[in-house]
Amino acid sequence: MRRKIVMGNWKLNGTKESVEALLTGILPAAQATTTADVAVCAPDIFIDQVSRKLADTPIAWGAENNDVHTSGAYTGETSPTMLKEFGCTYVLVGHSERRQYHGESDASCAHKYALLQEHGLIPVLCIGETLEERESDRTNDVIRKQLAPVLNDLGVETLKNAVIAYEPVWAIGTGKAATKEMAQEVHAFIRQLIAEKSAEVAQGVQVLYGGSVKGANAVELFAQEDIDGALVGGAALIVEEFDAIIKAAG
Ligand SMILES: O=C[C@H](O)COP(=O)(O)O
Repeated sequence: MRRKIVMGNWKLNGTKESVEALLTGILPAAQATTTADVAVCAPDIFIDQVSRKLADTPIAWGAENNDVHTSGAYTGETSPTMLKEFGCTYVLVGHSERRQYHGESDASCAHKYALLQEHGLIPVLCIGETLEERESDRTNDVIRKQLAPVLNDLGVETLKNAVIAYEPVWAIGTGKAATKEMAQEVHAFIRQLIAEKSAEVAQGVQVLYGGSVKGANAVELFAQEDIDGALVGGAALIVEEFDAIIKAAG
């Protein structure tokens, strides 16, 4: 039985005041759940605040990105070792916004993924097709290609210390979530690809769904056999919504 994960991705949002209010607001639900892990991925500028606020709470925190170097002349970057020092658990890798606006490739994502694991952090590998790719029936090809560097080069065993987030690009921030059937179909395909290498790893890996998850659709998404939680954007910024999503996870 895989535990669910409800993970927020704040993206480029927040103020010191809103971070304080949000974390205070979601804490009771995070403390109450026995079947889900709760986490928030924050912009780097809030990491010190978040790590202090969440110390001795069941809420884990993550970063939204990391550099591929651990130190050096790389202005503006944050390294896995810095994140680790502050108590980071998860780091998003290859979110579609990073792929779109920062030119991240499947290969560079795999590089980051490997480096994070080397430093004891858990990569959350984000994959998913665009609308054009779905409409031209290429969803499975895209998923296979995005997973290939991890499955074929780094090795299936690395997925024992990683999380996958399936986020169809067309569902992100649009209010049009994938239906539970559409999401389940892709999640099952992801698990099947992994099972071709290792049935044991495929059974254990947590695959989150992301894309317009809200309190109102979380229950039906979480009821699907291969959906192990959610990576939540907009609704993760609203206490009532994120609270409802945590409760939907059990
Ligand atoms: O990482 C989160 C996703 O991009 C989903 O964002 P959204 O919930 O605002 O659609």
